[in-house]
Amino acid sequence: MTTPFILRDVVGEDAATSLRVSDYAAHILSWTPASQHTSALWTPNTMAFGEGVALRGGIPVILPWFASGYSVPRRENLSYAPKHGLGRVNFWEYDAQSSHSHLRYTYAGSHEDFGTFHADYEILPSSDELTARLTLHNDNDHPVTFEMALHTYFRVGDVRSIEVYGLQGASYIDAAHGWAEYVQDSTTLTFPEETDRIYLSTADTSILDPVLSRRIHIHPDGTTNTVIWNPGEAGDSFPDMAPGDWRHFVCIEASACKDGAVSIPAGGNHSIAQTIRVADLTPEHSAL
Ligand SMILES: O=P(O)(O)OC[C@H]1O[C@H](O)[C@H](O)[C@@H](O)[C@@H]1O
Repeated sequence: MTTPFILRDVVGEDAATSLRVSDYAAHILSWTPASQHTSALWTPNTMAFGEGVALRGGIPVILPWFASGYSVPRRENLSYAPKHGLGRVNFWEYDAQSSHSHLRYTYAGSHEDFGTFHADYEILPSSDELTARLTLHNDNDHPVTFEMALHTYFRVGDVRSIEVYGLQGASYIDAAHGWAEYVQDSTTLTFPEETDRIYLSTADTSILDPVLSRRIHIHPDGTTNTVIWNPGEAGDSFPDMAPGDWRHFVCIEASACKDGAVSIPAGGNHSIAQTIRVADLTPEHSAL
């Protein structure tokens, strides 16, 4: 028997806030706060649900490895599959005690290199803020190094017109340019081409979006780095996106990946979280 692909539509007490979550992958697909007409998150117009299929858009939950995995002692990328780990391609268990303002999921996994582990995922929507908190538990009798991330796809009017604030002075590893290390001198990050960077930063960031006339504020917690990604025109060749879709999102990911992977002691746990707020752009809001 195959497991049904359940989508949960949650409307806030204010009747104006809405959230959609898939039990498959505990994947938040949309969140529209009371002040907005469109979701703060981007998903493709058409999504194919299938066991083992990684959903694009929304907030993919990444564990126990990021991308194809990484060896901290050897400082090199590995070749685990599926890309971005097991949590993104499995059903999670929905806690029936969840409420419209506090949804809970759990997932238990195992892997020859990570042993046994389990994760709790809490989703806390309010009328003006969304917090997603992922806690990973090491169920082994020895410490294990894990990667984890909330790989959020933010909806933007046109990625080529946005500015991302909060990263000035931060060093980053540029995966789109040979994994070289740089320091961001400028106040803002813009997206004239493919961008794929791991910032060694745990600072708040914000997206200034002149097309949708709003600012999205992003607060990470428990992270060791921040991944920022948009494929640029290469996105036109992605099979699960329509031509031009890449213009309408930017990923700003609350992460603990690569050299920022976390060593969790036997029986211990580690949490990362991301809190999102959206505000309309007004003259008063135009400065950070
Ligand atoms: O296509 P996805 O599985 O959503 O991942 C897309 C992207 O995720 C991360 O941010 C990586 O840094 C990118 O290298 C990767 O291509």
